[in-house]
Amino acid sequence: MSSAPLQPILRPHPPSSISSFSSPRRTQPSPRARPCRLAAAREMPWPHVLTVAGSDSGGGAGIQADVKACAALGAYCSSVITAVTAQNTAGVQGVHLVPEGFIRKQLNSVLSDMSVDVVKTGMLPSVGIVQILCESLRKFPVKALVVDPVMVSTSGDSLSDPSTLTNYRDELFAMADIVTPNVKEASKLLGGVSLHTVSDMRDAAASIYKFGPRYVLVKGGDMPDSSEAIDVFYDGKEFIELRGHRIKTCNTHGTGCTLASSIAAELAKGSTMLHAVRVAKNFVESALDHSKDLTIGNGPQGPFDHLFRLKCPPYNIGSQQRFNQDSLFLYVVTDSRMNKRWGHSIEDAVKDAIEGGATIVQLREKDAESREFLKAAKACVEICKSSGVPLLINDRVDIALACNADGVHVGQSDISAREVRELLGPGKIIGVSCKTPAQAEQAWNDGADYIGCGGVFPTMTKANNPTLGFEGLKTVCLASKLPVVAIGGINTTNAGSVMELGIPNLKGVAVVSALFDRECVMTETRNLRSILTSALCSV
Ligand SMILES: Cc1ncc(COP(=O)(O)OP(=O)(O)O)c(N)n1
Ligand SMILES: Cc1ncsc1CCOP(=O)(O)O
Repeated sequence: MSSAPLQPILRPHPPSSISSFSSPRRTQPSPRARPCRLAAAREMPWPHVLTVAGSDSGGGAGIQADVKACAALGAYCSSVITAVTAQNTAGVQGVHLVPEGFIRKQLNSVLSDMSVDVVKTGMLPSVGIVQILCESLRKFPVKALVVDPVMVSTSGDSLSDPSTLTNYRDELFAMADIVTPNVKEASKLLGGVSLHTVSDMRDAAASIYKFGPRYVLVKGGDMPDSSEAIDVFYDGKEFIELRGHRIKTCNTHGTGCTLASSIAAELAKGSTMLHAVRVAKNFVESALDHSKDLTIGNGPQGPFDHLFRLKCPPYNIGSQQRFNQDSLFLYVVTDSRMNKRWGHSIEDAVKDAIEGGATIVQLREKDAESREFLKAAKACVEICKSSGVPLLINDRVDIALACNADGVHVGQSDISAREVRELLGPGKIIGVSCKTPAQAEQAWNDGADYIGCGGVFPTMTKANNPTLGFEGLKTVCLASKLPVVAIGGINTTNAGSVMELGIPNLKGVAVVSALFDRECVMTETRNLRSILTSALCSV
């Protein structure tokens, strides 16, 4: 790396051994800064990050990335929008600057009312905006300032006026706790020096440090020819190389914003700077890894999923991301007594039903001992997962959680779908038995994914179960905002007539005895599937 041609403004640093941000900020307000008639900003119940950045219409970077990253890491995120971009996976199609006076207004609204722990900056597209921000920070000191010097989007589009460069360095960096340039931004900040190696990154970090921030993180994610993503962290004394896996993916749009806002979130929670950076790097790497195979948009660089943890245990059950209503088509419900009668294990019965064409499985094992049931349920989860068929558990949320099933089916006398949703989280499938429009309405309000409606015909499987007939089924389907599966006395002789009703949200039939109270589960399931398919084609 050639030496930096620009002379940094030297500024005395506070001791870099300060390890947390609970102390007041260095930039104390002048005695005149806060008008005495203004009520002081009220303490927040959560760690609070204010992001001052641009909006990304595609939702991958900018304000949108910041809000999601903070939410994922447990911090509240307020926002001051500096610019509105028209942007997608192909690049930036337009930038509309928010008038400076209105940026001042947004800053004042948030900072005067709610106590902010950390300010994180992204796109600051004009000299005036940088100045307004610095003034606001002097007036309303915060615990830490994280500066992501966004100058060029990853697609190569310019996101700031070149004249902001000196302004950035001279004014904002001097107030910053950490500055997080990538190699391109570091090069730009240092007058175009070229950065090819980790040693160049160290030199760049040292040069940027001289502009005034307490810490510098030069990010090497864009450095070519490395199997690792190496970032250089510098605290004015020591260089630390932070090594991560380079995730092979096109879905990297917004990584810089996400990293900086994740650092801000961790600082707001009280982390030391190095810990915050490590957590943030780890978070970005995990999010990229979870999203690496997604195809989003038509352009070369897609966004990634900041909320991937909501889809992982313990918040999800299984791999189901979004409930596919078509899976209700041939819904098979097991029965331990029937399996015993025919000498079938639950596992074999489930395997055979799937082989015959079942599209979703429910384990309804009313007599099973919990420990034995869990063992069988775990085996069935594996069987279903390998076939891509969702597996639900009847009534037993505990078993569903313990075996990582895809969801739970509950009846009107079981715990409510709302409570089940709270226990299982958002990624799970919840079904509710409904016999009336009011129950269907309640299931929708409670966050269920589908309803089971019946008995359509008389059944021996469930004692004292009223028969609704086609009229009752139609009434409930018509009232239901959720997809419906019909249940009760359905077999190969009447299943076709149920599907031929042609009710749009009636997605399939659920069957117990016609499949499991039989010697050959696979043959019966296959026959039923072909009858349903023909009926569907005839509607
Ligand atoms: C798909 C489907 N629909 C309805 C039921 C009946 O559930 P529930 O009312 O909880 O009665 P029991 O199954 O517990 O007897 C179901 N299991 N599946
Ligand atoms: C569990 C249940 N809920 C309403 S009817 C019924 C039993 C369905 O069993 P079958 O398919 O053997 O009639």
